[in-house]
Amino acid sequence: MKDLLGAVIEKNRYWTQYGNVATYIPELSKGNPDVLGISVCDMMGNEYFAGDYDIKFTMQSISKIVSFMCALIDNTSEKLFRKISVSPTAEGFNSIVNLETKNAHKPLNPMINSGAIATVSMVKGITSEDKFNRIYNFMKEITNNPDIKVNDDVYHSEKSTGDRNRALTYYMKSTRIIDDDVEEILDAYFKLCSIEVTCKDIAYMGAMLTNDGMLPCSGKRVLTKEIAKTVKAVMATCGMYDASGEFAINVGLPAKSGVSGGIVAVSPKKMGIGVIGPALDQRGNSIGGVKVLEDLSNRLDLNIF
Ligand SMILES: NC(=O)CC[C@H](N)C(=O)O
Repeated sequence: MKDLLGAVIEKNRYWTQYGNVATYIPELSKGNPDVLGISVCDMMGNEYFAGDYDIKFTMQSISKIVSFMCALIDNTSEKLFRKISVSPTAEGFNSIVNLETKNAHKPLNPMINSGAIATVSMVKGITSEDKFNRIYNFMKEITNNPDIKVNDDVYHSEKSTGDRNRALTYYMKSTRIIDDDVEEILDAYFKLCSIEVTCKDIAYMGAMLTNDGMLPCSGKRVLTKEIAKTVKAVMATCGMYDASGEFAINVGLPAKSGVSGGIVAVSPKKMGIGVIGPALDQRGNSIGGVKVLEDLSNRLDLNIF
């Protein structure tokens, strides 16, 4: 497996030159576009890696699946889906127009910014800080890494430039999708996006989903099978934003990307996969990371469709 991963990284590294690092969060523009790495964790907890697998990056939108898990644990799905839909989007991850025109002002799904901010607001906790801590602690458990921390530079960079997210959140407050104080709930959201991980951490999280909600190695159940199924279904249909359809054809795995270039993918009953490649395509997905997943999926016949 290690040799295979090495070959996949080397074969696809040239793709990184065709993408660009995100710049709308100024701190992310410091990312190295040449980086490409992968880590795989199987259901027994065995790990394999290649390339720049030990580079740290911020979770960004990958945190959205963790917030979604917590919101599903803390609420009945009926209650949650009264506020947030699970419809795929044809717009970008920070689209404003969908909120006003679609689904009675509900965010389209929990994998885009509006839906994720509403998801954080549905997590148990009196204050936004409680909600952040609840999700952060769960994240530590499902990455098997108690040392993951907020990258303060990225957090401050997001907070000082996140006016589009403010616009989305004020709109959702006006339509009673959220009741929280706007700045406070955004603070929790920005911090969650700024938690630093490696491919290894997200591959472990993917392996937990592969394992239907049980941690690899210990077998401890952290999600019901039903919740794990819901999370994977929403990842498969919405996790790569408006590129989810193409990704389903070319890779065929439930996955979630983030704008710092990470992607977590789940190969049912086989493995969790974490990739990093900060150079992004037009839709905000890692250009090299998607190619690596496509190549791996082809070589190991992982496409679930
Ligand atoms: N696509 C992403 O990763 C977006 C997350 C980013 N923190 C934002 O809110 O814009």
